[in-house]
Amino acid sequence: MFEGLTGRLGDIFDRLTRRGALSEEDVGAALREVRIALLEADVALPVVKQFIAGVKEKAVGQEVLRSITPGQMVVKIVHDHLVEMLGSASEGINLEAAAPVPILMVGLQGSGKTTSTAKIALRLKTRERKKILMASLDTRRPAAQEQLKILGEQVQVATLPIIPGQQPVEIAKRAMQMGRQEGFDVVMLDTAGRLAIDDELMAEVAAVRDATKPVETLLVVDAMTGQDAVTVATNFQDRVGITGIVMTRIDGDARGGAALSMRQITGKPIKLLGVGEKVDALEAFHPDRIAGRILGMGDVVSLVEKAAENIDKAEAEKLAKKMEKGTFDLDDMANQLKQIRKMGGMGGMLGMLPGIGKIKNQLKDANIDEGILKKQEAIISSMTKAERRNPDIIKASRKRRIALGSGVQVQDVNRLLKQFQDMQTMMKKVKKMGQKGFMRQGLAGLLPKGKGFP
Ligand SMILES: Nc1nc2c(ncn2[C@@H]2O[C@H](COP(=O)(O)OP(=O)(O)OP(=O)(O)O)[C@@H](O)[C@H]2O)c(=O)[nH]1
Repeated sequence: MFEGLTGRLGDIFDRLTRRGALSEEDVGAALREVRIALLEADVALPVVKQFIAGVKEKAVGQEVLRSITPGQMVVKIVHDHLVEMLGSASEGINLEAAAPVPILMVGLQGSGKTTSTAKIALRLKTRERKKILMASLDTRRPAAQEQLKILGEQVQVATLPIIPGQQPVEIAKRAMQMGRQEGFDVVMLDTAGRLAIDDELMAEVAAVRDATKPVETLLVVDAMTGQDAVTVATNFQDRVGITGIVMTRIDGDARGGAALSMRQITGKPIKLLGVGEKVDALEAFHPDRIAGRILGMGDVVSLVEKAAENIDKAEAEKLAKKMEKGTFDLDDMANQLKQIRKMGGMGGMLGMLPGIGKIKNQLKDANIDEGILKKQEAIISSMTKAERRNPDIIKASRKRRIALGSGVQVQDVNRLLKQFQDMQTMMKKVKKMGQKGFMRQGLAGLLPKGKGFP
């Protein structure tokens, strides 16, 4: 559903993340484009305005972590704001009440109400081991009650026996009674829909609500109807009161704006998403995952989070000093290896960057993976303290012992010592050039030319 928006935002952030340093103007220009992208995705204007203002406020004057670019930081801020707009935490169905817990399903005709009722029943049955009773209160559309009965058979969930001629409130009461008598945990009440909102529909739903006191009143809306879905939700919220939203047909090509505006405008959470016609095509709504999907930035966001979590600033400072003094030893190297492993290894770290798939495969070929990192750590820990400080003293017989002790081949030990030597040579260079000079030249050497680094 979010493809269009994802593509637009991807382009904007691609340009942004390639810059080494960002001015307020850069952020401003990028946010103007984000604003257009959101509007084109059919997000309601007041929501867009509030969103942009919030991001701007956070982005200006934000401290940028050492290991990431300002552009990546902005992506993270936009992401966090999206999550906030979508409702922060994922909210499940509330079953906190004495059994049988009544759940009222409401919405317009054709929104996917009946299908969603069966989907939710199946989910509660299999995931929460609940005993569910479903009842159709739709006395207007011929065969509506029959449709629920067939779905019930399909998902193997009980349905209330149909008594022709009975009215919605009576059916609801009968369902609750059967629920109590036969020990059901949950009673799902599928109300009738209309083509549009009308007073009669609202009065009927309100009467059922008053007769059953539902713990959840879930509004089913069709994502394909865009901003209309938000209007429908506002209406139901004002006139009957809802506790959550089930958005269906997100497997279609809706532009996503409705999902983005829903929480902000109605104040009610989207709880579930319908992702297809099959009875198991239902997903929990996770704001963080949806935001990630919308931004489609590989996973710049978790890269930033991991960088913040794992890179200990003080540790980095200490290491830099050691580099300058030339006292970097194998213990320090082991620490470095651990840091890399904590971030999910080279593969994990690189996999989080957009467009890095190809390079990752090359690295795999070059055998830089987590196994190697672990092996190297094991080799170092098989050495004595004196050896770790000065590996020059390690003779051939000790190398064999170390290899044996860490379960590797002698050539692995040799490779590690060679790497260490290379690092020391690099340190000497750093010392000579001064750290800043090295950083500049080192990065320039690593990065493809003309990518906007200063
Ligand atoms: N692709 C897709 N189709 C869905 C989804 N949810 C429901 N449908 C389909 O939408 C159609 C209408 O669904 P119903 O459950 O009958 O709709 P309703 O809201 O109960 O309609 P009324 O009973 O007339 O009020 C059916 O063909 C469903 O299979 C979904 O998430 N994705």
